[in-house]
Amino acid sequence: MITFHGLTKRYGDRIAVDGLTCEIASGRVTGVLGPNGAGKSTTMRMLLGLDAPSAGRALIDGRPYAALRHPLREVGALLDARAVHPGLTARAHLLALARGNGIAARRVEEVLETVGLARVARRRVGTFSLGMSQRLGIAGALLGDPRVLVLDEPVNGLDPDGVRWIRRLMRSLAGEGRAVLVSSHLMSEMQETADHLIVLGRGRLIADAPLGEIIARSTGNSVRVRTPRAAELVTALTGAGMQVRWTAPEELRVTGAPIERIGLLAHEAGVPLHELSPRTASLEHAYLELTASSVAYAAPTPDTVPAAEAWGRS
Ligand SMILES: Nc1ncnc2c1ncn2[C@@H]1O[C@H](COP(=O)(O)OP(=O)(O)OP(=O)(O)O)[C@@H](O)[C@H]1O
Repeated sequence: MITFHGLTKRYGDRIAVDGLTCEIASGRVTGVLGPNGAGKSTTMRMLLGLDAPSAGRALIDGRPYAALRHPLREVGALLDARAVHPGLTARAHLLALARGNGIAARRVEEVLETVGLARVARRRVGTFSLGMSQRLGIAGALLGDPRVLVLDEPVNGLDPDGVRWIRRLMRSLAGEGRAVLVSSHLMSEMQETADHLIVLGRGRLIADAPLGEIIARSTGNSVRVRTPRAAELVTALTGAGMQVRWTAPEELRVTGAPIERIGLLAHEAGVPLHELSPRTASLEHAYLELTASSVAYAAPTPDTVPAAEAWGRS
């Protein structure tokens, strides 16, 4: 398990991580999300002893990274896949890591198989594609068979096959009871992979909840209703305080009420229904709502630029 207690990092007068307190449980994949500059990488770096906190603590199974005797056996990390000496072969790189952490050499062959690099184990890392480097980084993270895994943007550079592979790998690592902490800007990928999410904005914790709960809280959830007597139903639904939008002549999108209530009101109004179906919000929708006020580097969009400026008049 990973624990953050009031974790804080200041760079001069800028606060990169601001009093972060939360737990990353074993046995599940926890996604860490947040806009650029939210503090995700800084949090991971402090957890891995690469940066010292200004205040607070980041603990792996109750101990700071610096107190771990054989760190690779306790926590495996993928931060920067390209941070490997380009002149080394994949096998030599992993063997050096294994030796430094008291790990048997045969484990190197196992992880090379696991990540699909066994056939290129003798090639120099400098000739690897980004996707191959990511796989090598994951091999290094798995080397010590650790209980905790920290993966920063692991799907970066992977082709669709590789993305599916890493998704399955993370799910199976969590299934074995390990804590898997993963960051990604790909919302669709997170929606497929994560059980739980922590969302950061300007260094602060905005949300810490199961994926399903974060999506359920979104205003993007709605109910699609098809009926030949839509106008009558609109009157009944808006009269009950629901928000209703026409999406086609005989089709409505209703928000602000559970599906059962909509069905009941239609029944009471004597309106026949041809369809009544829930439409679940995407994680992207829920995420954009959560972080709307925390985006540090937003480009102006036509909605945020005053109309006169957008057309070059002042
Ligand atoms: N070494 C550093 N010196 C000064 N400021 C830093 C340093 N490292 C990070 N920061 C600042 O801390 C803040 C958080 O950065 P961090 O890289 O942790 O964000 P992030 O959530 O990982 O962003 P991204 O999604 O862009 O990777 C940013 O404002 C960044 O500019």
